[in-house]
Amino acid sequence: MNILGQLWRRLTDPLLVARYRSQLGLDHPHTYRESAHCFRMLVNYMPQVFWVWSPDWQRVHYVSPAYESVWGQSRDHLLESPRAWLEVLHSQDRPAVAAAIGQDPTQLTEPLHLPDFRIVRTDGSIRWISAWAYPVRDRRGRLQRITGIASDITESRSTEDRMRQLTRAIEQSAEAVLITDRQGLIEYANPAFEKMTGYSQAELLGQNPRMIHSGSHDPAFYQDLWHTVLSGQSFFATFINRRKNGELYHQEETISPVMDGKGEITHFISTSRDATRLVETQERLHHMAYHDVLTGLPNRMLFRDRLEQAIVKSRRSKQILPVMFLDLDNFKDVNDTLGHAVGDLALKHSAERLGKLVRQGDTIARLGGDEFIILFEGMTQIEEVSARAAAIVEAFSQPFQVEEHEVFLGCSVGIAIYPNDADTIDDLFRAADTAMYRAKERGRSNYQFFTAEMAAKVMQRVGLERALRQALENDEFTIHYQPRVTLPSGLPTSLEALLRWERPGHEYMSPAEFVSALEDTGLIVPVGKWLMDKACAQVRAWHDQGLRVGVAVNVSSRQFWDTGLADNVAHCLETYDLEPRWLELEITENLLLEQSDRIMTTFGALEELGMRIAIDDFGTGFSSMSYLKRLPILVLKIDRSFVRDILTDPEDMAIASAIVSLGRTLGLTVVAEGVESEAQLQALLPLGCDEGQGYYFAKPMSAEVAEAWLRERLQPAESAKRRYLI
Ligand SMILES: Nc1nc2c(ncn2[C@@H]2O[C@H](COP(=O)(O)O[C@H]3[C@@H](O)[C@H](n4cnc5c(=O)[nH]c(N)nc54)O[C@@H]3COP(=O)(O)O)[C@@H](O)[C@H]2O)c(=O)[nH]1
Repeated sequence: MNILGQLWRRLTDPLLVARYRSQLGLDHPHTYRESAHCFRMLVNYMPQVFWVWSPDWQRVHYVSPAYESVWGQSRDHLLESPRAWLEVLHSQDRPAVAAAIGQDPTQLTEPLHLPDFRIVRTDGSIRWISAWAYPVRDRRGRLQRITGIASDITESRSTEDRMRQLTRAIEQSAEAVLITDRQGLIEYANPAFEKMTGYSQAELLGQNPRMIHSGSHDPAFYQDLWHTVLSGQSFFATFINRRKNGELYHQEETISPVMDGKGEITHFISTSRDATRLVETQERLHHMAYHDVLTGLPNRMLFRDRLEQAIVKSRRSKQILPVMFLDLDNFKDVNDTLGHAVGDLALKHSAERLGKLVRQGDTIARLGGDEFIILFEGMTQIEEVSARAAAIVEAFSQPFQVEEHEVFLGCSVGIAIYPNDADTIDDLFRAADTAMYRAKERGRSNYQFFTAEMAAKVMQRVGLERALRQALENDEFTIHYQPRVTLPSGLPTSLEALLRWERPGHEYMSPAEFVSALEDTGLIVPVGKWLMDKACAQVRAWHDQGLRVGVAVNVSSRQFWDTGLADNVAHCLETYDLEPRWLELEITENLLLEQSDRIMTTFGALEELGMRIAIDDFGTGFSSMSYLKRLPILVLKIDRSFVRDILTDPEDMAIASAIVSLGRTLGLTVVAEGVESEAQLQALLPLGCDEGQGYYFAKPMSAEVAEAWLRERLQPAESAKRRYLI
């Protein structure tokens, strides 16, 4: 019963009233008048509705003014229609209220609390009401009146509702919630917190969250936490805590202070979640990003990081910093002969052997393929470096036992020293790489230091790369075209587009020399794009003049890695309105060794376009032949090294013959490259070679010269018609 209820009960209990009246002298007419006045004032001004009913609820003797503001109806209306208060009850609440007031009122001994109900006021607003009814009896205990008090509890009820919702939300939240008092003692923990830590509410309440600390964080960490929250801010961190079962876990947590109305901190609330799996995934991803999957060694990225830090240290300590580039000598053979699985194991064994040859603190990384790089820190003498390199070369000259195979790998080592040979990361890489190539040239299985003479070569290379970068902008590239002819008719079918660089002030440089620089720098991608566009434009111009020939362009592996290659091909075909059969892409067999997903995706896209792909220099690569069935390859070009000695070397003749048979069997066009003489041609014809290319037919020519050459053969004057046929 609320306070007003108690008060009213006292005021209306006849025995009590009689006692108080006599004790207080209220029976005195003046005193009584005064107290009645006070009482009227009280009920007039109190926000609760006060009313007096006949015992059968049929008449309203009195209702206080608050009725009008709470019910939104006039008091007169209620006095005239005593059920008016009931008629506006919410339909869902009416039955319960009707049942409560429907009880026999004479039996009421205790105040009656009606079930809380809603009223719908004429303006449509809804209010929640809490109401009490009190029986008023005379001295003999007969029921005289029913008085009542009704309070508008809409506000408190919605606050309560909100509180209930909030409590439910926190209880059901997937986030762990913990509330402590200002001293840090736990006052509340939700089920998610119990689940995360393994402790029950009962075990947690009154304890300090220290009970889940694991000792993984130093005191400064907690000092920072307290400093932050006591200054009124939230503290966010990933804690390493310990569950009840002793297991460590990562808890991503935000701790915030809770303040009272005066801004005083009364509590702390922590919301958190178990981030163990997330942290593990992040750590795995981080490891993957910085390590080689096969060997577990650091990769190029991590090595560069370490080298960068080592350079900074070395600058201060004035110590030398040797970088050793190591390439396995026979890895390719192992891969080709014993297969990739054995090759992979051989790489793992190599990494392990290297690990035993360096000191703790040195960094070994795998750069890819069979290339490793080592950073030695804290060395002061060049002799130490030589000794280390000699030990590595010696160790790799010993065989590896890979499964049942005894594998001889050997290695060539190039060494560059910071700051003597180079002072930037890229230059150190380049210098060590150059020295390693010198070791290869010197017969493999040895080590070489970077030298001034090598430096000059590097400078030359750097100069070449710089010039190539400008060549495209300066329009210094041109294209020469070398025809391919049908055998034995000699009619041209297509022309190979060959890149030429007219470098001002320099002698002619073969693409064999500068294409590798274009590939290394990635410039081959824009240059290749330019060449394909020009070559297709040229073929379109020739077609428009009735010269129906195709064009073949060389595409290096770097271009295949570029995801834009197929789009570029499609764009050229569309722009110049060419069917795919007029454009052929020449690739080398070695590209097929790189069976990466990206390269295979490019093949797929080209196949969809209906592209013709030719294998250039066929017979010199080491790839498996199975790709001939799987990939859209339509042409095999016999490498010119087999054609060169076809007349004198029976093995070359046998290889050329075998390639032609293979092509025949698979329905491919076979082209003999490098045909220089009538005799070579006569040796090739009986093999059934489909086409030929070489100086014997024509050297590479400028577009204008090639055009005249084509016209003579494809649109000859009647008299000259058979002259060019073989
Ligand atoms: N990725 C790209 N590579 C290209 C591009 N343009 C050329 N190249 C490659 O450069 C290498 C050298 O090319 P080049 O100096 O143009 O030599 C070509 C012919 O001139 C030469 N050839 C042709 N017939 C004969 C012959 O009878 N005798 C003889 N000694 N040489 C001859 O062969 C080269 C064409 O060879 P291939 O490509 O293997 O069919 C060369 O590897 C080019 O591929 C380019 O744009 N991109």
